[in-house]
Amino acid sequence: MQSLTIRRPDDWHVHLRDGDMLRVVAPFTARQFARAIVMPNLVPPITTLGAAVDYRERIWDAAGREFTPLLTYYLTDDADAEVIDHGFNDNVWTAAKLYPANATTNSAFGVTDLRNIYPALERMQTIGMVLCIHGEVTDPDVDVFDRESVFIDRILTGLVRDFPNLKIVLEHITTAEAAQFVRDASENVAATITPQHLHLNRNALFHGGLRPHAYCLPVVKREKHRLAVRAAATSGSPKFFLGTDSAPHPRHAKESACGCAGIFNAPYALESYVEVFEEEGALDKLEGFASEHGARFYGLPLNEGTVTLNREANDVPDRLGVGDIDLTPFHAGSELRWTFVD
Ligand SMILES: NC(=O)N[C@@H](CC(=O)O)C(=O)O
Ligand SMILES: [Zn+2]
Ligand SMILES: [Zn+2]
Repeated sequence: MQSLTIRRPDDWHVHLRDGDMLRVVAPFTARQFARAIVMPNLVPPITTLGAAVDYRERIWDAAGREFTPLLTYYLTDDADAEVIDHGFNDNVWTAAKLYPANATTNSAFGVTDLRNIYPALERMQTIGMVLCIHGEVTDPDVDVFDRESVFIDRILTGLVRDFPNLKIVLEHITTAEAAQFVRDASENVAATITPQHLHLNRNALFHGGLRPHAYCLPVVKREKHRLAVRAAATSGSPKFFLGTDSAPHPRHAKESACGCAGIFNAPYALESYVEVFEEEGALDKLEGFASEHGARFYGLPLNEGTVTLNREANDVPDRLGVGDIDLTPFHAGSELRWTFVD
């Protein structure tokens, strides 16, 4: 196949940041995706209607009005069911995001005990609003490579039992256990999958030396997990869909004694996914994963229009950025087999 045309896709998990960074990164997402679920882990986090409406304006200024940002409410211990309900009804936010406190970048205001947000979750279940979860425990006694599977055992299993009708997206899954859990759960439970967790196993973190640009959370896992996540993504199951988790950090913050977690994959996101689907002999499954399953799960219409990828070599630069914003994209310095055309 020399060319692949699919329905215009959406990104169900992205970090667009704010300020100068937003202006640099948002156009990359808007170029490939019609809509995106935009994560609320700004400083301070998005927890009010006013902050969300203002942020949406700044995204439109950066990305253009053709692009549809779907905002998320940041759940804290003080999460307010009335505010959540109000913002959902007014189409200010589409989902709420659960960060266990201190699990990842800008999650210090996250939830310390799930019981604190049970009233909020009750309301979300009633109104049909999606809960997006960063699924890792933060217990320092748990090995960093086990934090997702332990989260499933200790937290998610009980949550799904207590809220059987709540729509839940387990974000950026990285393990065989997560893929299995989502497959076996009710139709109310789905997962997003990033390009990096399809391409990398944990050897990539140490390939010839320490590789900060391969570091994200949840951290990449053993090869057997990568293969399980690949199988889930390319299976055609409507429970698995595209969420890049593109998470830009300035180069100096990545290449540091204490480097930030996050991979900036937005500029070559579709090129990165299509390569995986081709390798798995599943090019026919890409459209469902990228453009249909997520919209159906969220109860939103499918996009009109298409995008095309050509099977032409595509050199990824070492650096991207404008002015002071210096970024290293995923696949930096390597050649991808496909090129996004429009
Ligand atoms: N994925 C990451 O490694 N980082 C994300 C946060 C997140 O999605 O956990 C970020 O905001 O930088
Ligand atoms: Zn996360
Ligand atoms: Zn993320």
